[in-house]
Amino acid sequence: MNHLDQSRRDTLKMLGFGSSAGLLGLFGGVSTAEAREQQGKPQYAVGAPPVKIKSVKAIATAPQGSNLIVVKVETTEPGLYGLGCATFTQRAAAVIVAINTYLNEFCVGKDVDNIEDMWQSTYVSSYWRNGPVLNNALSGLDQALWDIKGKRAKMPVYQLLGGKVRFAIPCYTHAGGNTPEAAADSVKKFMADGFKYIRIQQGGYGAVGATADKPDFKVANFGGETDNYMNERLYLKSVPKMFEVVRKECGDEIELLHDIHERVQPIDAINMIKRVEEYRPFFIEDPFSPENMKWFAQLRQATSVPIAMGELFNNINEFKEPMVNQWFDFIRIHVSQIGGISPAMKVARLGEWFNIRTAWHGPGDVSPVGHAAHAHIDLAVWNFGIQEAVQFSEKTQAVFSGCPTMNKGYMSVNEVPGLGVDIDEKEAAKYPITTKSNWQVRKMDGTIIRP
Ligand SMILES: O=C(O)[C@@H](O)[C@H](O)[C@H](O)CO
Ligand SMILES: [Mg+2]
Repeated sequence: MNHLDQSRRDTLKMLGFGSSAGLLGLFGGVSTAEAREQQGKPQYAVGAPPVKIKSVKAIATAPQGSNLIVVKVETTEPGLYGLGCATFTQRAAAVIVAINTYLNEFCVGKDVDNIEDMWQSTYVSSYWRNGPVLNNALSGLDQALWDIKGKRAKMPVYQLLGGKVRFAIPCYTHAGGNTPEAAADSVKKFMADGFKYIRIQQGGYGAVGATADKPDFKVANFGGETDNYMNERLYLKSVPKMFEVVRKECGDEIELLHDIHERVQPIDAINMIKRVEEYRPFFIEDPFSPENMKWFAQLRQATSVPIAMGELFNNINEFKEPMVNQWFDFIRIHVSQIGGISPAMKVARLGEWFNIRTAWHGPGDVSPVGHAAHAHIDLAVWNFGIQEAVQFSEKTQAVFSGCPTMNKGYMSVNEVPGLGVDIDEKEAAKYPITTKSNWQVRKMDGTIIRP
């Protein structure tokens, strides 16, 4: 080795390239057999030894009635694990198989660090993809890897997403009753708790409960014993009336929301939304089922009532066209349904360009881990709109420690590293899930509605 080679070697060392003969070869230095062998091989920086995934498993529990599924990812570092929400309440047992059988085998031995790569590779690993079962399983993994990354970085996940853009998260809660007056009373109670945004439903979805009618199909013994039903004509009349009474009784300060739950004909939904315009709803949710997206063009011409949409979408690609066309104002996504925090961040950022705000789906069929995931995103994205939230029962809090908390309508997360929620597996086992969760709805004559 001559003098020039030595000084080149020293320079490379200084630059942190070690004394690789291969690198020297690439820089035109010594041409040894070893260097030739290494030429053409990618060079990479070697950091700390990777932490690997040891196991991926599902934990199922129903402390508040709804089936909840959480993924626990254990690692090769003793005591280090992550949790993620994988709740598809209606078909929970199928998600458990996807997690314990396929996801576990796919993930064991892989690096916990590369969340995006794990998301992309898991997403296509079954070749056929995009269904709610696999997406929920994938979400459990994705959220758990964010939880692990936060724990390793010793930071709450919102810090890893860019840090706070607000101090806490304004939430809406669910109010309602079988009459407009009962709905107004329920709103007043939540206003007294400090809520500034309240969703109102009369008799639940489709005003069922607001009528004593027994549907004709049941009298005729058509369909199943437990089939849900609604009277569309009654529903379409009841909503404007409910808004009128609640506005009159609760004043103009409170923001009111309503979920149509995709239950009526698109043209009827448009006419009903026009009728509630004068009561200034904060948003009307799911006017159409995802099969009826083209009706948005007509809806947007007919009314300027803000619209929230999307809880039945499975795939982030379904949001692209409606968002670039500004067909709705709020993104309703069941975060586990589309595959976790990573894809939810992409949709949220897309919304920033089009002034479309977030409103993650947060009812009782999301685990506290999932609610925490919403909260971390909500703290970090500029185009946050509103967060749907529930009260966690004492039983739920005994299963899940560190649940997000609510104060005067604002949700907060604790400031521990990761997502901040833990699970007591023994406590979770006290509340087994069920496989009876069927949501089909019929008209009075028995016709299936596509809710
Ligand atoms: O927006 C809502 O909170 C509802 O559409 C619920 O998501 C649905 O009943 C399933 O939990
Ligand atoms: Mg909804």
